[in-house]
Amino acid sequence: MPQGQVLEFSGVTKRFGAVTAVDEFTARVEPGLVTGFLGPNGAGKTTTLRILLGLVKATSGTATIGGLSYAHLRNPLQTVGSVLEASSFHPGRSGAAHLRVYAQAAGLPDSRVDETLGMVGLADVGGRKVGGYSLGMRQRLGLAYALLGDPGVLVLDEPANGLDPEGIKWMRGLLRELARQGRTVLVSSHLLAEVQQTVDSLLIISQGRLVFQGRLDELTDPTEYATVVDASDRAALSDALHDAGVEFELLRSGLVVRGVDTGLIGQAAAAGGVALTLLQRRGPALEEVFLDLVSGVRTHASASVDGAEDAVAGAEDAADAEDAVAGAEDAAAGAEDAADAEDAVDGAEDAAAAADATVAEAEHAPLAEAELAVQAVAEPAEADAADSAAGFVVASTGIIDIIPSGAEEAEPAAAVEADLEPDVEPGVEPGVEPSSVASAAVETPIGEDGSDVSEGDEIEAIDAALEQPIDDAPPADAPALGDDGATDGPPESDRPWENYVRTDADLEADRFFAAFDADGVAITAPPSGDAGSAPGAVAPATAEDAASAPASPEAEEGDSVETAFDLPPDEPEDTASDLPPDEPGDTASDLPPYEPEQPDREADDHEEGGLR
Ligand SMILES: Nc1ncnc2c1ncn2[C@@H]1O[C@H](COP(=O)(O)OP(=O)(O)OP(=O)(O)O)[C@@H](O)[C@H]1O
Repeated sequence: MPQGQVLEFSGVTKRFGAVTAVDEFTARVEPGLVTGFLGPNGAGKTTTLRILLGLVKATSGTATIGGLSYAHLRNPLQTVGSVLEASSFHPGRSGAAHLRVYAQAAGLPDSRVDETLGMVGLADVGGRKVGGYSLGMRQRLGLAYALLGDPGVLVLDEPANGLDPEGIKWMRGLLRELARQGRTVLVSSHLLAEVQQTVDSLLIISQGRLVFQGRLDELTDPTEYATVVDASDRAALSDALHDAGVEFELLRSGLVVRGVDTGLIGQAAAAGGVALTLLQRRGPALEEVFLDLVSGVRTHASASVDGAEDAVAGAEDAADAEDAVAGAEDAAAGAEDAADAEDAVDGAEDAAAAADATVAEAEHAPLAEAELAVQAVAEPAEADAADSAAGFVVASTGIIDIIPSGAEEAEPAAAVEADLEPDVEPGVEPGVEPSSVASAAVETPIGEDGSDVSEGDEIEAIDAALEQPIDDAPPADAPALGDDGATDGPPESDRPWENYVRTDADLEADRFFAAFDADGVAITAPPSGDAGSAPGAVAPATAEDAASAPASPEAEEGDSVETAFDLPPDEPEDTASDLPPDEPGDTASDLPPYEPEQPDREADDHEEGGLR
């Protein structure tokens, strides 16, 4: 069984120009637990996770997995599995082809593709193009990718997005089971209610800063609770509480006790032989506390430096306690285990039911897919990482990180990043939006039976697009740029994507996929100058080559040459109205029963058009 690893964030700060996305973030995540990573939209969760996964370079601070930065992991895909964005898959390739690419890149056997597809309930739709998947199905595919290398660490960014209630229940069971096996499970969400039933411990982030870390039950102060207790014989209950030295107020709803553990009140009543009609703990709802914390109305000691150290110690204790659960320390812990086991059983049953359902579906449903717009984004000429001795590391769902092999690349990039004004990077054509950087929308007609008219044509078209000259002219609707390349207007607009700093991971994802055909078979050598230069590099000649490849210390933290792009306004190239009418295969009944939602075509097109 793969071992979980401790994840450690130490003073992590990330600035994107004027925006501080992560601010001195220090926290520790223990194996054997499900840790929720909570914060409102824009709090910095994804950026923090991307830093952990080597996809974004921290401005300062460190993030490690088992004491190593991602760039130093020997076998990244077998150490940490991640799902960052369900939308990062190439719409024109099948789910299985995606996984095959990653399996090849990591030197994993092809059999893992079918195994993981089966684990997430996509066994019978693995051959379908991802463009025809619902959001929930893509979420499952992301999870299959994360599990591909059977890693000890799972980092999942909002994995419940797009899942229906049954899918969420299934996901909870899976996460609990993975933690029970001793793996480290870090799962982000912006909703406390979504993770409340799953997590053992919590990290809460707001405006880039840690505002809480600890167990769920530590979120509220016990003194804030009141217990309402009542019995048909109130006089006897009053006597019992008096005898136990418990003070109370008599209200119409019952006897109200403050600052005393609810269990002790029950014990006092039992000791006095009183049969209770009510024993209820009342206090601020967890969601209320969460909202107070993220809005700054409330602070928690665990977020101060000293408090953070205590919380780390607490998290370690929690992990130890988990290990010792078999020894049944107390009844409550035992009961929790039982509940977890039940969850896991539920999850397994769900998965089995789902597998049956997908078999049935495959038997009766014709394969139907809407027209796909396949975008091939060529690399900006001056940011051509292939010219440098660079390796590619499969880092997350559909995202390939580039790790330059030498300090020559790393140093200038870091220096430039530090010196530049907001969001201006070398090699960037100001105002050139990403899809206009030699991009081409290639329409892939789908045959009546749902098959591609020509997948070869599609690949050729992608290649042709890659050879097109870079269009220097900014699109008419691109936001105006100042001399420094920064957008005019306030940096903190309500359209944050306009200030999006495109990381080289974004660019390399497109380049990487262009090297494989629709079945995930390499059609050209992956665009790596030195495939063996980094651990986990794509297609090392042998597993030994990969294992012996030294990590480049200079390559640590991604060395990203982030590229400032101003994305175009919301104008997806394809809207739902541009698509042909849905064919029968796109109906909800075509999806597995645990995925009943209709695929959100318009949203998909937005995502695939590069909007975030
Ligand atoms: N590449 C980038 N370029 C510019 N700003 C960015 C970039 N990535 C993130 N940001 C900004 O950093 C802040 C934190 O964003 P992040 O995506 O990490 O938050 P989040 O907590 O994951 O939000 P959500 O729950 O909405 O996904 C936001 O203000 C966002 O606009």
